[in-house]
Amino acid sequence: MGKVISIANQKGGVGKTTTSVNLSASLTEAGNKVLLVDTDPQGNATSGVGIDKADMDQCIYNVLIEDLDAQEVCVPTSIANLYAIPATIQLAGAEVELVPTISREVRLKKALDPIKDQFDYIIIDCPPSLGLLTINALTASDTVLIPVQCEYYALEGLSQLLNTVRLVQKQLNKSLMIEGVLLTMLDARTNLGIQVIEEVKKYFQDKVFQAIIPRNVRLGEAPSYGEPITTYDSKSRGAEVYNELAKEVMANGARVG
Ligand SMILES: Nc1ncnc2c1ncn2[C@@H]1O[C@H](COP(=O)(O)OP(=O)(O)OP(=O)(O)O)[C@@H](O)[C@H]1O
Ligand SMILES: [Mg+2]
Repeated sequence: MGKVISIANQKGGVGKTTTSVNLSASLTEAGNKVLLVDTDPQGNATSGVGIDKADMDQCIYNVLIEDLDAQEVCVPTSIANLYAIPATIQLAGAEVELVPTISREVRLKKALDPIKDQFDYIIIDCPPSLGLLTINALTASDTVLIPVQCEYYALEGLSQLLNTVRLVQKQLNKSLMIEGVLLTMLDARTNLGIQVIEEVKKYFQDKVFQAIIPRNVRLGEAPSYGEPITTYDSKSRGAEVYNELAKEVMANGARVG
């Protein structure tokens, strides 16, 4: 049974998609079969693994709203052993359309359960909000990985996210755990980065991954080529650190609970 990990933080631009794409690719490189699920109407994870959104007439929207089998929208990517369930702009309507539907919070879980055992890991890229799409992702997940950008106010908004995690644990998914907190976009030339690392470690202690993602030009460029860093520039520091993160995630164990 595959382990399902949501990559979530309602703050925009903290590295959720970069982490979803590159952690997925690094996990496949380490010998795993991985499914990347895009639940963000921006569809950045979809294009980040080289899928042309214009070619897609069906996406995660049809699964969530029209009960289409997840298998039907699961497509291979150009990376061996990496599959994706894409999102297109069509998904933008889902947040509102889900509201009056039955079991609106568990629709993604129900869709993924039948295909879970085909994969070692299922990585869900969440949108920058705590709405029903993120709730669906957390309800479907074994764990949540929280990227935190190394900048001023890094911890701002995290209590809201942790509150949502607690609510989901209480009402929808008792076994949801925190996979870890990932520090992203560290600019090693500034003291600020070091201060933020200390602050986040003080708050989350051993939940913080050893791997810290640096601000790396190659990581920023890779999405415009529709490639993860492991194929775009496998020798870059960005690729090395995402491989280190994948090792830590694998060491955390397969499925918990
Ligand atoms: N470590 C990094 N080094 C350089 N650029 C990065 C790094 N991580 C992310 N970026 C760039 O920063 C921007 C935001 O990153 P990303 O899209 O991963 O964040 P996000 O949390 O998914 O954003 P959103 O909330 O909009 O979904 C992107 O342009 C991405 O390419
Ligand atoms: Mg994103």
